[in-house]
Amino acid sequence: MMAISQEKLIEASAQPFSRLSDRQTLVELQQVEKIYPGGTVAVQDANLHIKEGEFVSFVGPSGCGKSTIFRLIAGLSEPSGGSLQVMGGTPEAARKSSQLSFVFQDATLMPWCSVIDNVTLPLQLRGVPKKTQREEAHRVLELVGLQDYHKSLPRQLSGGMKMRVSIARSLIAHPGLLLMDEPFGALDEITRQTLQHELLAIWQKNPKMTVLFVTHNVFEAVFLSTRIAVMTPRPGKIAQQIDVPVPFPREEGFRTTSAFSEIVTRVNEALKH
Ligand SMILES: Nc1ncnc2c1ncn2[C@@H]1O[C@H](COP(=O)(O)OP(=O)(O)OP(=O)(O)O)[C@@H](O)[C@H]1O
Repeated sequence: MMAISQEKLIEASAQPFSRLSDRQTLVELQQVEKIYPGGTVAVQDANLHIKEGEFVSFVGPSGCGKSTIFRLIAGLSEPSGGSLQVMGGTPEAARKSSQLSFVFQDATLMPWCSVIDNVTLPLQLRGVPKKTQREEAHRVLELVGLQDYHKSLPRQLSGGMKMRVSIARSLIAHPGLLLMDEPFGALDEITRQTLQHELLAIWQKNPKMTVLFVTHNVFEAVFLSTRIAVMTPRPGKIAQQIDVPVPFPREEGFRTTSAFSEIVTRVNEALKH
């Protein structure tokens, strides 16, 4: 594997953000708080401004409120305090307009349906004509390299392939905001790294698409993100936000550079607070 030279990193260090300059704020959280019935303060005083086109990862120990923040941004749960705006309106409005989609750790496919029927589900629910459904399905299946598997059933696929189907389904309605909650957590390391590259390639092809990504894995967060929100528990807080000013495309060699280890160390330090 070839390492990216330090000079190349320094020279290009402003590039990931050229994609982001002059972009509108897509997600805005101001002093957001979530207290569950029973009194658990899952999220406290969360402030976050995410621009169109960013790739922001959320890292933190179990129970620090990562999924809760995602549920709030997706309009699946109401905040107890503070304000949230997604795409200029309420999170619920963004979800209902299909501009926002979700990928979970479990691929959540319908086992009795073929790959293509699983992928077209969001369009079936919206009554999109069948011909358009099929065209869009072939587009997204090609993006994830599964064009030859459209007739397969989920049980005929590996874990990595199921996750690709889930990603294809999330992309079919051209979402502006993709929320991914530990999507690669159940996969082996090699498959995980392959999917990281594939996800970055898809994101780079869609300069306006914003990805929010939950992971326990600091290495994964540094490899993928333009910015990392480090969360700490009891109560759940966004303790620090750390930029990853390294250009895209990020090659495999990025993982072995000193820039990579320095950012990993910064994130690990922030997690201790
Ligand atoms: N529906 C709920 N009702 C009551 N408490 C909840 C509910 N959902 C989450 N919690 C609590 O809120 C806190 C934050 O949970 P959350 O699932 O957001 O954390 P997380 O960082 O995503 O954890 P993990 O990494 O394990 O998925 C935890 O203490 C959890 O027990």
